[in-house]
Amino acid sequence: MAENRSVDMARSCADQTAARLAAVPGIRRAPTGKLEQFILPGFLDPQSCAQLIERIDRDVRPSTIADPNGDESFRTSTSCDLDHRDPLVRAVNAKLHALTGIPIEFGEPLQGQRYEVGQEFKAHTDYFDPSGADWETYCAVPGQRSWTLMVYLNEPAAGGATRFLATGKIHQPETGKLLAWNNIGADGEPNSDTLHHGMKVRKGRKYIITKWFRERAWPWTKGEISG
Ligand SMILES: O=C(O)CCC(=O)C(=O)O
Ligand SMILES: [Fe+2]
Repeated sequence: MAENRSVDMARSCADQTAARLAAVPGIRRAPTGKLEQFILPGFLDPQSCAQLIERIDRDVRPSTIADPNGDESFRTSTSCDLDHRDPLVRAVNAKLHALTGIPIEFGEPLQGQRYEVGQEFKAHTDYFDPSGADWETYCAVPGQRSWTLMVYLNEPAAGGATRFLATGKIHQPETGKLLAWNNIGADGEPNSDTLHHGMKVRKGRKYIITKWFRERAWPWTKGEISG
């Protein structure tokens, strides 16, 4: 069936992503067996970062979460659905896809996130809970999330690091630096060791872009997103 072929293709691309990333000049692999994770300083140039920040400032809305847990302060940032008709957004999106080797149809549209002083995204995983109430809404068609790529667009004056609880590793925001990890473990199941915390900004503002990949094609913006 065409759908099964699509799942197989997305899976095999996502499986090959670690090997592909490992070969990128200047990339560092996190020294852990708990998750596949890579850090690439200078993935985006400062000018592109500044231009993305302008786009985000123009168009933010309160951030949301799937399967709300009753904690109103769980994710206090704002988010921006970047416009995929914008040549800069298209170019950055294409660059992220090219880095992973995952075809354009398996990507969610690129988002921006902004954190003011005191705002954070408490410890969470990016994959969806298959038994959660929101699975049907977010995953019935595009399937589970595989890789997460995020890029820090600036350096807040204090705070705003990303902490991975299973490894204890704290990633500091650095303009243009990319952080990538596989939400799926070697057994093909969601990897709970990807639990991470976007820590409170203490001074200044923090901006990032986030890119999530799926195991099936993203259906809601068909034809709009292209390389
Ligand atoms: O802001 C961060 O450092 C992490 C963001 C994050 O985990 C997310 O948007 O899913
Ligand atoms: Fe996250």
